[in-house]
Amino acid sequence: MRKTHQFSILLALLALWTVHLFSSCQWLPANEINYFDLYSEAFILLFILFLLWVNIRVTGKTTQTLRLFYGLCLLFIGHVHDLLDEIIIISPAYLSLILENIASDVGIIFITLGLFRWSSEYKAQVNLLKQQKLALTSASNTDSMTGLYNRRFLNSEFKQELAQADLLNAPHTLLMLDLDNFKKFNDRFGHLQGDILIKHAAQIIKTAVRSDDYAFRYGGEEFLVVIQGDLPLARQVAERVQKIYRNTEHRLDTGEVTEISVSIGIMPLLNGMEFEQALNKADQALYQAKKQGKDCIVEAATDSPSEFKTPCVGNTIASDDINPLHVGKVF
Ligand SMILES: Nc1nc2c(ncn2[C@@H]2O[C@H](COP(=O)(O)OP(=O)(O)OP(=O)(O)O)[C@@H](O)[C@H]2O)c(=O)[nH]1
Repeated sequence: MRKTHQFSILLALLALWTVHLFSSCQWLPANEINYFDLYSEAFILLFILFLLWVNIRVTGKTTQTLRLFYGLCLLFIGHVHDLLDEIIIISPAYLSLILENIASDVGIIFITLGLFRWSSEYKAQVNLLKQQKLALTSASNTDSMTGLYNRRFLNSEFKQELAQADLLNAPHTLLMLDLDNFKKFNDRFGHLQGDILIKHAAQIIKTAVRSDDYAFRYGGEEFLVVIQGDLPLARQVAERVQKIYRNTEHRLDTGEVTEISVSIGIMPLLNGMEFEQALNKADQALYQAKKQGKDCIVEAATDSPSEFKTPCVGNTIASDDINPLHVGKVF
């Protein structure tokens, strides 16, 4: 029903009710007045008036608030009638009863409908807000280019989560990964191709780790992976990343296939060790991997601060002088 129609019906009822009241009322003798009912009706009326006042003050009127408004007006009419019933004789009685009941019943129907629709809309809005909040949280925690977790998430929620996790029962290990000679790649093929290569590497890291491990884009072409597992498992993960990375062709727009490699430093998160400390050691291990010729994995020694347990194993590029950037043509 359109709003103008609803309003016209309400006005018509109001007019009918007023005419009916003024044309047929007679005062009741004082001893026939039921004061208890009178007070109770007066209280209900005040309450309805209060609800009307609240309704009028609601900003941003919608169909639902208007429904409530009409419903409250009708209820008000019905109850005024009820109140007057206590002090005057309204005749004919059947008309009075009908008017009183119609006004109250239609009013309650309007209010129920309004509240029902209002609560459905409210529920839908709450669900939408929850979804938006989830989307915003996820957007603020992830790196827009790669879809991996970002540094903001690492430094805030992740460190808290890790601090709460029982490290004694669940060992964690850090892997720091860095693409080799990326600057040369950028200089040769341009930043756009560099971005594509970063995405390619991120995709490989995602494939190589389990869903409950954490993979971050730590800096430009630098990644951090935190796995739930010990050093041997971390080495397996690192070797898997390198293997997939080597075996996954990265083709440029020009048709060339790049063979840019990745170096990895590993450090277990020892019990009682600060995350930053472990991060520094993983970074030192990565530095060693670079120093030892790149394209390799180095584990940081957990006992002495400056030693590194493993020499480079997967080193395929001897030094920076020997064409560090392998680029082959696709046939
Ligand atoms: N395309 C692109 N390049 C970036 C991005 N972030 C950082 N870089 C570039 O990455 C390069 C990193 O250079 P370096 O830190 O010298 O690292 P590298 O050339 O890989 O040298 P090694 O790590 O020793 O192998 C710099 O030229 C940065 O400008 C990015 O989001 N996109």
